[in-house]
Amino acid sequence: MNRKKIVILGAGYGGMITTVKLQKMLGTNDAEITLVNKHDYHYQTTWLHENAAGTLHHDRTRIKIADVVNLNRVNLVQDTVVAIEQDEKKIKLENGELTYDYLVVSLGFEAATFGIPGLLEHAFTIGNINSARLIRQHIEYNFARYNNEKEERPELLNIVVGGAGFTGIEYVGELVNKVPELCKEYDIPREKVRIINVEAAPTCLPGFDEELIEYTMNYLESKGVEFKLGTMLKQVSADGVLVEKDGVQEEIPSQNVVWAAGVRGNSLVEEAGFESARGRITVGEDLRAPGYDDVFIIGDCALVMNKETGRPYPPTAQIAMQEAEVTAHNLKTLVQGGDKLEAFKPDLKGSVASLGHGQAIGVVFGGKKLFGMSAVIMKKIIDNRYLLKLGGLGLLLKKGKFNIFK
Ligand SMILES: Cc1cc2nc3c(=O)[nH]c(=O)nc-3n(C[C@H](O)[C@H](O)[C@H](O)COP(=O)(O)OP(=O)(O)OC[C@H]3O[C@@H](n4cnc5c(N)ncnc54)[C@H](O)[C@@H]3O)c2cc1C
Repeated sequence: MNRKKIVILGAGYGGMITTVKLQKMLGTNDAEITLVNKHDYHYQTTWLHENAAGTLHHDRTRIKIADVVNLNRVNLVQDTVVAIEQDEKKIKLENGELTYDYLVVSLGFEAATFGIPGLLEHAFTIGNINSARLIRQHIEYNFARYNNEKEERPELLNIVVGGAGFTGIEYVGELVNKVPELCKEYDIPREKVRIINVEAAPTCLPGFDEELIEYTMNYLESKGVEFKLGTMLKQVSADGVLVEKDGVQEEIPSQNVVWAAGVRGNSLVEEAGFESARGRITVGEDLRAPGYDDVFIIGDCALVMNKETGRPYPPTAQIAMQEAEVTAHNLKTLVQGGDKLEAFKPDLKGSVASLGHGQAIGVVFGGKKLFGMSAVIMKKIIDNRYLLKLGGLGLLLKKGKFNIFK
């Protein structure tokens, strides 16, 4: 019996959906399925801004892989991928090596720092469970320090968020709920704390609907957020940031700098020698890497062009999951000896950004705008729908979001 070896790298949205689909679609005799991930849990990246603010405990965000993947059917290898050697069909891990017949690369994203001096060393990024926990604890520690210092030290209380795109705005939305709690906890007057959102584009949520942008800014400003739009982050140091608008520079003291302004594909993809732009590979219609019929690239490591706009689709969980479904289908075809592969066609259902407790905005169903509570409800539906898809009713009841005011 010649069972094909399918190896899936990364248990994010793309890797998890590929795995749970394949375990249902393929018989034991069809293929040996291996899932490799750094941890024994999957986390919902789309909730990490809440963990980073401290408005949601990280245990709500992580899901034990064994709770949704059938380990009698799938080999789970908890290890870190260090290299993909596609010419030898080999994966180098920190603690071993794997070979494959078919590979799925779903290793997600890394922060793009655009060469800004000091950013890598002094700013935090919301990238995984542990980096989110670090941000939460770091900010709380600085609040705890504040009243124990002899001198006034505003850098302990100023929070600078770089980027007012989706992630930056969602994080700032959580901070406006968390900061008053921290102030109460550590005897700090709320007016001493600044939440400053720096964005190079002339608006927040660049590319989004204007009415929704206005709603977002009005709401967040009413909660004390200072927007610095059309402003470039030039430098980050241990004690603050240097920003520039219209040629005028300003220093903002801060030991709480969170960079949420750019992502790129996992650098392992570049190092493997695939042709990529910022770690993202322009994949074929069937989601295979050009020139490699045995390698599928999905999620934030893949780049799919939108033929209508001539621009790539933005990397989202929504797209990663849809790509995973097509990949599972195509792998089934290949291991069963077929060659007619399905083409990936994104079915964009819209996007909804949360703005903290009881607030959100979004566009769904081909253009319907949502504000406030209707957007909050839609966001919960999207989050809960994913849990249902991944692990059925049991997972939904365990991890779902049902309180529309939190
Ligand atoms: C705060 C935030 C909010 C977001 N909100 C939304 C939203 O509302 N809607 C939306 O559609 N998208 C949203 N996104 C984008 C979305 O989260 C990503 O597009 C999505 O996570 C990509 O899925 P993926 O499967 O490619 O990778 P990921 O979900 O990032 O998973 C990658 C996996 O690979 C593992 N891994 C990485 N490197 C290694 C290694 N070397 N060895 C072993 N394992 C490794 C990681 O541990 C992880 O489990 C948001 C992103 C952020 C950061």
